[in-house]
Amino acid sequence: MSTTAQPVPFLKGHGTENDFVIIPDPDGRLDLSAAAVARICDRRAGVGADGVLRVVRAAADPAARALAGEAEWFMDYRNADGSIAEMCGNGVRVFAHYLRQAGLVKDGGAGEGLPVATRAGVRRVGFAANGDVVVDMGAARLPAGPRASATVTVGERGWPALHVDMGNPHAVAFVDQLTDAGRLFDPPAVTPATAFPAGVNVEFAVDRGPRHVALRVHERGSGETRSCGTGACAVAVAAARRDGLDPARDGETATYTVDVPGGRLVVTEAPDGTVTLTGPAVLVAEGTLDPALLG
Ligand SMILES: N[C@@H](CCC[C@H](N)C(=O)O)C(=O)O
Repeated sequence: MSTTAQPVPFLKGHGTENDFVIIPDPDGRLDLSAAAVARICDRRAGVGADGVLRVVRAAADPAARALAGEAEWFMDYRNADGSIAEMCGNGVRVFAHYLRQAGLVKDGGAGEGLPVATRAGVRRVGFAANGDVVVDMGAARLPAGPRASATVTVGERGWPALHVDMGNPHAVAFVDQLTDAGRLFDPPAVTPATAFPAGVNVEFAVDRGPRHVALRVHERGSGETRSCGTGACAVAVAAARRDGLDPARDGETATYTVDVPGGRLVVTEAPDGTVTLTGPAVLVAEGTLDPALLG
């Protein structure tokens, strides 16, 4: 791979205002450094976004080559600080919406769902008649033992938090009011640090009604964002367990509405463990990146 001196095309999109710069790089020619991602995501000197979605054929990227038989396209997701994350629930919906809009998928991605390779494995994405994008997020994992829970602290206040792994790590704390989390300019402290050796996304959740919750999130690598798809799934699963629901045991799907600062998502957890995330995906702009941003 080599850095190009040519302007690089991009698009801007979002899912419930979790916003992304989408960079089509089908043949994997772009050498996208962490510093370049941070410059692109800078909201004053760059395009501005919570993260970057590089669109590359799975066969053209060493990180996804092993999945090329299952999925043509790889979502190379990066956080705003340039760090790599395993999975992004809003990102994969925006990514699939882009592939469909750009005519890059056969039969418009219909059928059994459009497979998208991610660092957390292949995720299947479907398109609802009302325009929503639905993604099979796989099963949530709730680690047992000393990594099962943690304490989240902001300033003088602390809350118990449940560890929920959605391919990426989450600590879910139920609070009285979303404002209890303060301004969230800095990452909340999460202890013990050994529970999350690769860092963690922290969700603060409140109840809005029966099977209806709301959250704020501080994302690893991106700060406070207006939405987090994997975070919404983690909160729904944590709320279900707190409410005494376990679809695998009960044989019934649990459905939660999850309000985020940027909109509304719906999360289901089926008896076979499958977690499904439904919400909007929008493309809002396109242009070219100044080569100086890429470095
Ligand atoms: N906003 C995303 C999650 C992005 C990755 C996260 N910041 C991490 O580092 O794990 C979502 O919609 O899931």
